[in-house]
Amino acid sequence: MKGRLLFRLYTASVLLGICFICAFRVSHFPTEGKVERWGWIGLFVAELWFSFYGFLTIVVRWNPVSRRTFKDRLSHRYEKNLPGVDIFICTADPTVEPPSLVINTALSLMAYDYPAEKLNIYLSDDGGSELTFYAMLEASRFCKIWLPFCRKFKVEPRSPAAYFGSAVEPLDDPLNYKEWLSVKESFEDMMMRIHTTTKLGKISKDIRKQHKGFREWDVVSSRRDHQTILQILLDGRDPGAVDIEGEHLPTLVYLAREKKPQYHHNFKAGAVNALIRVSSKISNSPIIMNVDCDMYSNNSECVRDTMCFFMDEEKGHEIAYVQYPQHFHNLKKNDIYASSFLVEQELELLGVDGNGGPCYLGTGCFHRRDALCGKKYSKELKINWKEVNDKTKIEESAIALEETCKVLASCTYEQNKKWGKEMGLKYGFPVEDIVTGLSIQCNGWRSVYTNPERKGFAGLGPTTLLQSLIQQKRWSEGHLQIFLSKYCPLLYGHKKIPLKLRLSYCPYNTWAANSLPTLYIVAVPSLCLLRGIPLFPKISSPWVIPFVYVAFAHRAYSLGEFLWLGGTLKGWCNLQRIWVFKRTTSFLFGFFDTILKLFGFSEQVFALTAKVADEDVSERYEQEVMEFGASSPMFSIIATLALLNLFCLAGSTLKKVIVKDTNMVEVLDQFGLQILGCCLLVMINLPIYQALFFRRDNGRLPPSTTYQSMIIALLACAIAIY
Ligand SMILES: O=c1ccn([C@@H]2O[C@H](COP(=O)(O)OP(=O)(O)O[C@H]3O[C@H](CO)[C@@H](O)[C@H](O)[C@H]3O)[C@@H](O)[C@H]2O)c(=O)[nH]1
Ligand SMILES: [Mn+2]
Repeated sequence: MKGRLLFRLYTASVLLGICFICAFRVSHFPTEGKVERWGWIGLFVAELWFSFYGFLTIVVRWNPVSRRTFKDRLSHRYEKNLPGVDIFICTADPTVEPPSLVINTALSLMAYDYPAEKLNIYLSDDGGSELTFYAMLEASRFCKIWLPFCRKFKVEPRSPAAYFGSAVEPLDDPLNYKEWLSVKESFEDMMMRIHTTTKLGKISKDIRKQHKGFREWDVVSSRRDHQTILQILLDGRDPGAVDIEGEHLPTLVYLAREKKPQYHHNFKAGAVNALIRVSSKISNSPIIMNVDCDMYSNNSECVRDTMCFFMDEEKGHEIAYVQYPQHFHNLKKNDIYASSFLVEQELELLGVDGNGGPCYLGTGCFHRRDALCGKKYSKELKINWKEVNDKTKIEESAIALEETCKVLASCTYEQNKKWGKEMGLKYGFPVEDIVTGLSIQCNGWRSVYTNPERKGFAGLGPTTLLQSLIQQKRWSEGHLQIFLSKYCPLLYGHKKIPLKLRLSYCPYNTWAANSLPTLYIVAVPSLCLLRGIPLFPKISSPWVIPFVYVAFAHRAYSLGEFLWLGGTLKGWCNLQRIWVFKRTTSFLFGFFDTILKLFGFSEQVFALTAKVADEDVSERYEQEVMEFGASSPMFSIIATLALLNLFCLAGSTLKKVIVKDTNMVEVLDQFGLQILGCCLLVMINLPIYQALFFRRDNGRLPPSTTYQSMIIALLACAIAIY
């Protein structure tokens, strides 16, 4: 409560400061010089944009809510009537997303603390790889010892790789220890077999004989051209599908939807939609959960937690989806690439929830099947949980289902149907999740964000600079596309969702638009410093106060917030650096690609985020050394801007020293803020100078980038001077 009051006071004071800044900009407009005038106008526009953007981020922070569940009450009332859950895992490439990673995710989900006969796990393999299929076959066997083991030892997290990677051996009880060790050994044996086949790149004859499914690959010509492959590896209805203790097993299904070069497959959205249809025939659970293949379940009670929302007697029937944060387990404490999205996950999404419901983040989300399939909210859709399990009984045998469902995952099935438009995940946007969530909300449904103490899911965030920038480009581009399409939250949500929720989408939707003002702010004031054009009030003038106050208060608030949410000081500094980098590269490219796409010049692609890295790359990440390694247009921009600021700072100092009759005090008075800004930028860019000139390892910036950026930066400085 106190925090909220303080926040509102801070907001009001900054607003006042901004008013003064505007007054200064208008009243001190330069009367002479074309360059001076345009420099001034540009800066004013950038400042106005950032003020507006700041307003949006305040809307997002205005009213955060956090939620708590009471699982014991749920079990007490509804244990017998818990609904089935269909869990979707998406994978797309066996090299970027190794099969061993995928099955650890699958195993963690199969081991949820939830009646196993009500869990159905589906894997969509857009890589159409028999290596992944083989790994799934191994998982379908290993789960028979893994699930009882999880129950007995109360394992957490239930991804075997994550668990054995950090667990302490239960040495106190010799009998238990023996059992523990034997499960660990079988797990390691299995991983070994999977690694060997993956490395080999093909399946041996012996393994081939183990399952009829491998025969499907006899006719597969490539991953872009093959028939539907659907295999039910475990059928939960089958009385024989039990673990070593005789307990039920969940259903486990492998699907590689049909691919033909002449049909667009719509990336992950297409994959999920195929799964929605196929699962409707096999298990048809009223609740659907989906995760990316790297996001294992980190909290075995998540499904129960979620049901507390869906089965709530008062409000449950209004809820379309329950979103968990995207937590990454591979990031270091200081998070040099700011991949963790700490503030977004721990604060902003709580605020969006308070404003009407969080966005759908594409992974770690539970959906009501009806809502995901495009149904509009109505009281009639209220589920009677006491009946739901009898209604969803399916009689067909597994073999028959495998045949009859194939057509649902074919390339032509969606022709002349509403899939991708009004049903399922939406097509055509690189952030299919956001636009889908928005349209569900606009159909009258509510959504909730829940962030239990023990994180629900844990995945892999990017651990190189380029990976992170490319991911950000896809996101910023996707968001801007939504903003410029008919789904623009401001218009599309009119009269459907509250204004504050529509506004809450905007800071993300307009990420890409930040690129131009940021580019201006990091380049122009420094160049003007070199040329001798003042853009800010004198240090001795009272007008300097609002500038200093707004800049200082804004950053101090941001730092305070970051530390309060559990970040480190170094982590915050890294965030500031990445903030500049991504706005001047990812967002810039995202911006222009969106414009090009608007005019039909550019095609949609989906660059997968790498989930494995070379050893020396990982080592540098551990040591918090920034990774470049290759040349990229993004790196060229970063290096050029870094050098530009260095040259401007050096050049203007030199100018003052050479021209003897300048009064140092007067110069500092006139240009104080510009010099300060330039110094800050140079400090932010220290790792860049290091990578350009001092490093010798493979992760440094290549010499070609060094030369290129030097020439451009020098040229810009020369133009500024003359
Ligand atoms: O043709 C495709 C491409 C991707 N995927 C899957 O999509 C998921 C996300 O891909 P990833 O490379 O990990 O991208 P991220 O940037 O980490 O993904 C984030 O951003 C995406 C939207 O851009 C969301 O869909 C994701 O849920 C969200 O985690 C992965 O499981 C992929 O296997 C497919 O199934 N088919
Ligand atoms: Mn990912």
